[in-house]
Order: sequence, then C-alpha cells, then structure tokens
Amino acid sequence: MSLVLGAIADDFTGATDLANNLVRAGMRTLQVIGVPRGELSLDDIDAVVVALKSRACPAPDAVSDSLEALHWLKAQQARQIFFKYCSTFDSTDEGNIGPVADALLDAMGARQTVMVPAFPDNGRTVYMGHLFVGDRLLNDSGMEHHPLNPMTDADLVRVLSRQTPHSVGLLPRPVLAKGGEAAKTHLDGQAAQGVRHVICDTLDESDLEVLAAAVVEFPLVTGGSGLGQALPAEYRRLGWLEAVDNAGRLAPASGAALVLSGSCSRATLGQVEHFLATHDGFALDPLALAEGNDQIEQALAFARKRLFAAGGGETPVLIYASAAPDKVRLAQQRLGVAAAGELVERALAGLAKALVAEGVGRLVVAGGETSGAVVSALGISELRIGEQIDPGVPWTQTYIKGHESPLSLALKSGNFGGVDFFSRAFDALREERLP
Ligand SMILES: Nc1ncnc2c1ncn2[C@@H]1O[C@H](COP(=O)(O)OP(=O)(O)O)[C@@H](O)[C@H]1O
Ligand SMILES: O=C(O)[C@@H](O)C(=O)COP(=O)(O)O
Repeated sequence: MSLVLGAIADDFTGATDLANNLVRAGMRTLQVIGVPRGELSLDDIDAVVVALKSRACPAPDAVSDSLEALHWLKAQQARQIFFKYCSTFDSTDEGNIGPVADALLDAMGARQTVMVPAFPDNGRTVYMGHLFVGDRLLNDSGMEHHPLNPMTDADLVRVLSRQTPHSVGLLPRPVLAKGGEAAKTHLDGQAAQGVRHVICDTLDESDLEVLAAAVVEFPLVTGGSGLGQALPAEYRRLGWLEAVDNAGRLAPASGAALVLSGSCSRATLGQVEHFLATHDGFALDPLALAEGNDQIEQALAFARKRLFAAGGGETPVLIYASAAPDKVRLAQQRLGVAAAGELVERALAGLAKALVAEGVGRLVVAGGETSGAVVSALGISELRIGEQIDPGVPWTQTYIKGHESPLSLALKSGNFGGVDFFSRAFDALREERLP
C-alpha cells in the first residue's frame, strides 16, 4: 500500500510525539530529520514524519522549509498531509503557525483546514476556542514565561487571527457532541463563508474520534499529536491502511546514560529538581557560556569522570541549562533572547556530540529547540520509534556514522513527562531490553 500520511512537524520533540501516537495506533512510521536528500525506501511504511526546526525561526524560513517538506511528501504520494505544531500552540504574532498553514493550503490548492492542537492524554484541551493546560488557561500555565514564544493569550481564534490575513472560525464542542456528520456540515458551512482556518474544540478522545471522522479526507490537517491517535482508525475504515501487530520495535540499548536539558518549561524544572535529589548534575549558565569555553570544558570533565570511569555509565547524570523565569530573563536582558537561546543550544549540542563519540549510548534530551540542536549536531537523519515512556515521549533509536551499536534517544517535550521522568526513562529501557 502507498504512503498514507505525510507529516511536517515544526520541531523534533513534536515530531517524535506525533510519530509515537501514530505507531501506537498501528501505523508503521518513520521519522526523518529534515527533508531526505538521498534515496529512501518507504516499503512497508504507512506514515513519514519530517522533523523541521521551524517553530522559532523567521516566518519566511519556516514557510520555505515546510513547502520543501510538502513537495517531498507529495512526491512520495502521501494521501494526507499533517502540519504538526505544539499542543500549547507555540507561536508569536509573526507566526509560524498561520504563515505555514496558509502556504501549505495555497500550495495544495485547498480552501480550508482544521486546527486541532489538543492532546487530552497530556491535559491539553480546547473549549470555545480557549486552550487549557490541565485546569489552567494557556496564559496561566507557565507557558506565559516561555523563553522563545511566551503564550499570553488562551483564545486561539484571536491568537491565530494575528498570524493570518484570512478568516479564522471555530468548531465548538456542542456541534462536536452531535457527531462527525454535524461537524462536517459545520466545516462545510464555514468554508462556504470563506473561513479558511477552523480552531476545533476538543475535550477528550471521543472528540478526537469525531474530528478524525470529519476531516479524514481533508488534504491538509493541522494540530498537535492528539489527532494522530484518532486518524489511523479512519484510514483503516477507508481501506487505506492494513492492520499491523507491532508497529514499533527497537534493538537492545547499550552505552552510558546521559540527560541533557535546555528546557525551562514548568514540567522540566520539576523533573530537574527531582532528579538532582538523587543524581549528579552540572548546571550551565548562558552568562558563563558567553565568556568562552571554560564552562563547556568543566561540563565535559564532570560527565567523563562519572560516565566513563571504570564501573560508570549505568547511572545517568544530568547537564542542564534549565532555569527559573527570573534567571532566564536576566540572561536574556544581558545577551538578547535569541543569543541566550543559541548559546545554550550550541553548548548542549556540542556536549552531546563529544559525549556520544566517547560512549554515551542512551540519551534523554529535554526541550524541543534543544532536541533540534542536539539531533542536528549528531548528524542523525532517521529515527525509529519504540516504546512510550510517558504520553508523547517514546524511546527512539538511530545509528550514528562510525558506531556499531545504535544510539537510544528520547526527545522530551518541555512540558511532558512525570516528575521522575529522567530516571524512569532509563529504568524503562533496562526493563524492556527490547528484542
Ligand atoms: N538559562 C537559560 N537562559 C536563557 N535561555 C535558555 C536557558 N536555558 C535554556 N534556554 C533556551 O530556552 C529555549 C527552550 O526551548 P526548548 O528547548 O524548545 O524547550 P521547551 O521544549 O521547554 O519549549 C532554548 O532555546 C534554550 O536554549
Ligand atoms: O504537542 C506538543 O506539546 C509537543 O509535541 C511539542 O511540540 C512540544 O514542544 P516543546 O515543548 O518545545 O518540546
């Protein structure tokens, strides 16, 4: 059968999150890093997720990267395109959700798409167009302090309207409650009125199922990974997809265990604190990084001593720049927002490269932008998806040039994962010893 779904994800953790949900719903899924340059065999693959780093870059770059991914996916005959962004709708007034969605619609000659950011398994729901994280509105969830895209407005119709010249509408819960046909009629009615983007309410999995039934034949859908849980059943109903037993299996993991964290999201800050109560960690500070290479050398020495000395490597250690909002603000005031972020990303990416070369084989990275920087520095082009650690975060595996054993890699979105995620991730890998 041919490729069913082609997804374009605006960051690497988001790509893994979507790929994870597709695998769990029975789609054989390949995650590629950037648009593949050479030949790629897609035999026995149902979905490809192209991971871009287009969330926080200038909108024109995000548009051109996304269009390149679209053209590649269309050349692979993907039946439906999915533009994946964050379940917390991470963006600014400049974009990049609106400009990318508009460019994809234009390129595909489609008149309408849906916006379904919700991921109820992780507490992201939408009601009357307002995004909630757990029981808080988005603008009171911690996302208002995000270093790159502070989210200070929970009304997504209003947020998106600032990013697109086109009309933005709403598919409200009372319509969804009437089922897929009612939802489809509502969407058709909005399209007839020229509404190009429709923010969709979603409270739970049954809403996702109704939405999937309504939009399965849309050329382009957009949203978080929640919709990816529900679409595969619709593909099967249409006969586009075969039933598969186990869509995700990895080789056994080996090598020293390391956590790198550049996320300053509330969940990550809790995970860092919890981990440091029982494990060793090294804190990076952008102000020190701006002074030169000393802090990187110190971090390397810290990790080498614990990971590669005799008997080391089994217990994970943490290197982190994650810091509370006031500390982040201070660094940003002194260095500039983008420069502070880049300094940290470059440092963590360089550390990943050096330490993987020296024997780290199990690596957790926290943060979407951070994961993008690390994965790019490691020269990774494809990821296979394995077992889920927590909703939205699976173990993945890849081969690094010149290494015999695979690298096991978990890319954790900033706000995902339980408080003990960092240690539990490695426990899960040890217990599984996946065949
Ligand atoms: N202490 C710090 N000061 C300023 N910026 C930081 C600091 N620590 C991390 N950053 C930057 O904040 C951004 C966090 O984004 P990201 O990695 O996507 O995390 P999340 O997944 O939580 O959004 C990155 O660009 C990172 O380099
Ligand atoms: O949809 C989500 O929440 C995630 O898949 C995601 O994109 C998170 O991004 P980061 O928090 O920047 O990792």
